[in-house]
Amino acid sequence: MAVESCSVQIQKRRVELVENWSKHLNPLLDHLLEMGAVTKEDVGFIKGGGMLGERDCMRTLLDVLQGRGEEPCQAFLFLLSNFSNFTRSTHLSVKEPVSDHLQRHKDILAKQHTPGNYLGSTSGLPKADWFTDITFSKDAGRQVPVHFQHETSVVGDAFRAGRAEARGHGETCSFKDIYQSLLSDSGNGVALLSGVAGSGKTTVIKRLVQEWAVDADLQKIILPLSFRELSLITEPLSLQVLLSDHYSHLKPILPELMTSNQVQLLLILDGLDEFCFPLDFERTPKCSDPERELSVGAMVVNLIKKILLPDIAILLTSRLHAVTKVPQLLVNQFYNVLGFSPGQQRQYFEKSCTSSKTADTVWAFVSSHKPLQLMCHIPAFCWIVSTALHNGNSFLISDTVTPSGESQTTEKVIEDQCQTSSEPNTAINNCHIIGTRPVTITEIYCCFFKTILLFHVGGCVEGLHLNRLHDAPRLLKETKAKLRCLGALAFKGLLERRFVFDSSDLASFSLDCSELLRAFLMEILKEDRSSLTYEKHFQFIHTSIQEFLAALYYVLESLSGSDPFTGLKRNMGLLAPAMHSHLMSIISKLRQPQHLLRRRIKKALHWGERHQSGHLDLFCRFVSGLLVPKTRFILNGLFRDEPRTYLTSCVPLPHASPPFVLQLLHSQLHSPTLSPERQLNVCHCLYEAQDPGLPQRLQAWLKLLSREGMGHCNLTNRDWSELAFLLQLSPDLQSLNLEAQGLDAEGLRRLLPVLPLFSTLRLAQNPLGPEGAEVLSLALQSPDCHIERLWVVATGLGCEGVKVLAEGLKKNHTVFDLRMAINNIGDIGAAALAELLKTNHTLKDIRLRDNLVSDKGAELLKEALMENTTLEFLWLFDNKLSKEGVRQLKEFSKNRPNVDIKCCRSGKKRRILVKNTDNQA
Ligand SMILES: Nc1ncnc2c1ncn2[C@@H]1O[C@H](COP(=O)(O)OP(=O)(O)OP(=O)(O)O)[C@@H](O)[C@H]1O
Repeated sequence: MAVESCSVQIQKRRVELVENWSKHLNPLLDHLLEMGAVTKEDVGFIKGGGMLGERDCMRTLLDVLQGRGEEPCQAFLFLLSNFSNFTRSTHLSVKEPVSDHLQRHKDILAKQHTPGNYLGSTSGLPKADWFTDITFSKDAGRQVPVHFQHETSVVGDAFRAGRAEARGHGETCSFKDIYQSLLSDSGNGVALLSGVAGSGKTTVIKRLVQEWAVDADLQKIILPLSFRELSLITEPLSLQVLLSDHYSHLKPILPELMTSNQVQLLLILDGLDEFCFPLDFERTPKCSDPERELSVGAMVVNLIKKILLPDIAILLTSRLHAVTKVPQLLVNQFYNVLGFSPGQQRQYFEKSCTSSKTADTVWAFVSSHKPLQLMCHIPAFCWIVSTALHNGNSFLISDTVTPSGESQTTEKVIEDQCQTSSEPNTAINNCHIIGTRPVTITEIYCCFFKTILLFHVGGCVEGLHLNRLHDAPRLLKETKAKLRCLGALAFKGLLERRFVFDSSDLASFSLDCSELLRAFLMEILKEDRSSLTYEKHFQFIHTSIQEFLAALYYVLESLSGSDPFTGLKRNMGLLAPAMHSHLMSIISKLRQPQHLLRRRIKKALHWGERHQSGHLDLFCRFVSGLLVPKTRFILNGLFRDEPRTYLTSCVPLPHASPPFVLQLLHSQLHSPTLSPERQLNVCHCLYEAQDPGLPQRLQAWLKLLSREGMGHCNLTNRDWSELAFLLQLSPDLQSLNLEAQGLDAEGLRRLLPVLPLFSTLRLAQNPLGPEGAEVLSLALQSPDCHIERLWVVATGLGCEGVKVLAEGLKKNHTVFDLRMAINNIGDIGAAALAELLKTNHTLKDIRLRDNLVSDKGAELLKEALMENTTLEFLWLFDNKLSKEGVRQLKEFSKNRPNVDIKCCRSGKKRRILVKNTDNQA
């Protein structure tokens, strides 16, 4: 029997083919095209310009094949019988390598993103559990606030404010939330993670990569790049080249990923603040072609605007001051690192100390010094504290085993040695450590600095830390010249607001790549694409270290009678004028050294005052701190032979800055032109200067506040900032009484960092208004909230204020006594409280005298009390209740013996005791 031709077979099966194969039209056409059975023109014809349905297209395809003769028909039938193999093989040819490549990519990135600290060491951090949980806030569309404060002071405040909407932050969230949101398949927007220096943004990226690398279920492919690296690209290049240069192991699949699989990509761009090219979102030409060469700035703009690779997800990280580089409208999700909560700080110390006993000691110490703890919201500062106090080779707090096998603290060992030592300097040096643990931030940095010098330069010398300690003065003396140059570099950078330096900067300060330098400076490689060579760039291991070294240099120079600016010029190569001014400085030093010192310190402190940006805040604090002889003594050897001088004259080391410094700071504090933020920094400076008058100042404040009705005192917002600072130094205070002090919402916002710390807040008769209620609401939602009694009688809350306050109370579990008489809350306010009472199980006593609540409001409160079993007192005197309303309330009260409801008819007004708000109903 003659075999039927393929053309005839197709003819006979026509109906079945159209029925079953139309849905596979596209892959069929692709394969037929590849096999040469149809041409490109045929495909265009078959598809009919997209106007035909699949079945019609299929019919046309069959016509075309038959018209082309036997061979194409044969190819078609062969394709049908092997279609599943064809598609699988095509599938495999893409998928198999993708998974291989992906696994390799994961392995490589996991290695590149291993945890470490600024010293590049992972020691002290148990590998499996290196990441301490951190708190974030998240917001879908936030107006970024402009801060005129040093960034470090923002973290603690924001944290204490809990869900700190007042500062523009949204609700709090954890790393897990961010991880899930970024790595979910659907996410393809732009997310921005902001935070202050050292708040852990890069560490979040490292953890993200680590967790993704071991997560087999995730389809997303992470591509992390740092703006620091991007800043090194000076020549135009295409995105494709950039990515395939960077991820050469992904080269074969990158084009495919960038065209048809964009949704799989998560591009991470870390450190926007370090990007040195301008980002012009208005005028940069559009480019959607990943193969087109662009300047790196234009590439970033097109990526963020979703013109280039529109379907990828992007995560940007940035320090706070640089977030405004990206228009907010282009960002879908804002995250902000709030830092470590007190609980998380504790966890951090548990992980970083070698024993839980040491961790407890470190934690007890930190938590009893509020300014330290405030800074410990920043993880990098926790690391500095941990290194300073306990560092494996610790000399301040660590366990040491005595020859008898007994465990004792290093302090005890040193104490014993002190008693037997005949070397005066050594004795003082060690005895300093006894009983005088660092309490100020400057002292912590001095200890950190010394630890690095003693135990990290020249390698760690395990077990020999006491010997190294004895040797510290000599070591510091020997390195003084180099440290001076390093300090000058830091100071010059700070003046110019420059944080990255090149080799010529280093050379101008006669700095080489010695081990000492490597301990404080990190190396960044900058590629010169024209010569294909790399240029080295440097930055300090942390911005605050640059600020500390700058201050150290400034104080060293000022104390030795030299002009810190002359030191800069001399090193910049301006020898002749520099020599001249140096000589002048020596001459004037011989004349009036004390006068000159004053002038220089005044200059430094006034800079800080003048610079609204706040970038000199920490510098001023360190300068104030380093002027305390006791603090300087930690670095004995670096400064002139001060200890010996004190020892020979039998004068004890002063525990505060010289009187002229304190006077300077006090006169700054009272300057009428000082902004509240700068004033707060002057308070910090006074703390660093160990002003013995600080406790008295607090007492004076409290005395002032205890005077009744002192609205006439004209307290300004600056004053409230100062009070907030001073209150932070007194953790024992339980009750804050600010009744009738003319405190408004802005003033209350200044006090926000301390409000949650008190168990009783007496704020009656202040013009707080609804805005003040918002601040209180934040305090109530703070994770640290201790407020139990909130008395806001006659504070102008109105119904709006009560609504906001009730929202805050919904998330609060501490307040049981709420006194809010005379606030005109009306029935709307009563409704908000009724809503609150349905879910709140903490409130026991609510006093609502004289609040315009009518029968309607009382009815709502009654309904709420059917569900609430915890409220014990509800006082409704002097509201707008009718006779019937009062009767019904009393009736209701009879059946609810647990609640004491007090009310009376409107018109029967009780006498208002405005002054004694304790007794107000
Ligand atoms: N979650 C964390 N757990 C443990 N240590 C952390 C954590 N976050 C940060 N650190 C410590 O703080 C240091 C600084 O963190 P990181 O470099 O991530 O901060 P950053 O916000 O990126 O700072 P910068 O803005 O200066 O680049 C780290 O080297 C590490 O020692």
